[in-house]
Amino acid sequence: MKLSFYKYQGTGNDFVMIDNRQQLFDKNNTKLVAKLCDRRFGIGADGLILLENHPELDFKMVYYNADGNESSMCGNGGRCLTAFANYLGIINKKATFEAIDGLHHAFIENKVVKLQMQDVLSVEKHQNHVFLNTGSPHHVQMKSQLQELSIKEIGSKIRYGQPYNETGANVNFVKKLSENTFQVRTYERGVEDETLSCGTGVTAVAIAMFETGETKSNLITLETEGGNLQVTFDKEKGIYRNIWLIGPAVQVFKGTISW
Ligand SMILES: N[C@@H](CCC[C@H](N)C(=O)O)C(=O)O
Repeated sequence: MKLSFYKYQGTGNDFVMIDNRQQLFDKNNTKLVAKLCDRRFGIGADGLILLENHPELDFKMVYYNADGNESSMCGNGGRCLTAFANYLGIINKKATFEAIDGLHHAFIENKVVKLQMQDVLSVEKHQNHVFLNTGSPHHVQMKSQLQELSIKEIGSKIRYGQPYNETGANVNFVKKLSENTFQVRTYERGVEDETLSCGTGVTAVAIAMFETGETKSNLITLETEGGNLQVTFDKEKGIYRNIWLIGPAVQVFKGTISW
């Protein structure tokens, strides 16, 4: 069997993109998705995304982690999918699409994609960390030094530990650089390793930093290993609304693969 694919990256969080408007992709083939994402035996990516038709909206997003399982929302993936839809001529500068967590609006200009995220209704503040769901579940923890941390080792202990267990959470380690700039390194569930950037992760970090008083700004720059992202939001009556994730989304290459 032969498959045409495109490879995209958003601040180093990379994805195999497949145009599945004809419904030809075998969506229940976990092994195939994992193989396509494998960096030695496949194309190599943190996740795989199907672009599908939607009866009312511009398109539908179906997201799989690199382990082959369909998962919750991927912020960088949503931004890259918007760039892919623009490349395919499905949208011009703006899009409205459906993902697993609901409807998203997006804008694209000069390879920069601005993606609206779901409202965040609750933020759990614990002694040493914050937990919140920005479309995917995120544990956020401050660290004074990030560079020398073994993110895979300490991230996996938290991800598989109490209270997350097998279901898991993504784990973000954060260092404050200035009033409105934070450095972030993320361990991603479903990749089971550090990724260079995580969109729902930096969104969670921005909100957690505001909620805990680390910043008073609602326009926050997040420095990831793969580049910078920005998050803006409004807080009204305890609810975070109008949340936007902003950053580059780039096509890297395209090809065909046989299996
Ligand atoms: N890289 C993503 C997050 C993808 C989902 C995550 N691995 C999970 O299963 O929770 C992003 O950019 O948000």
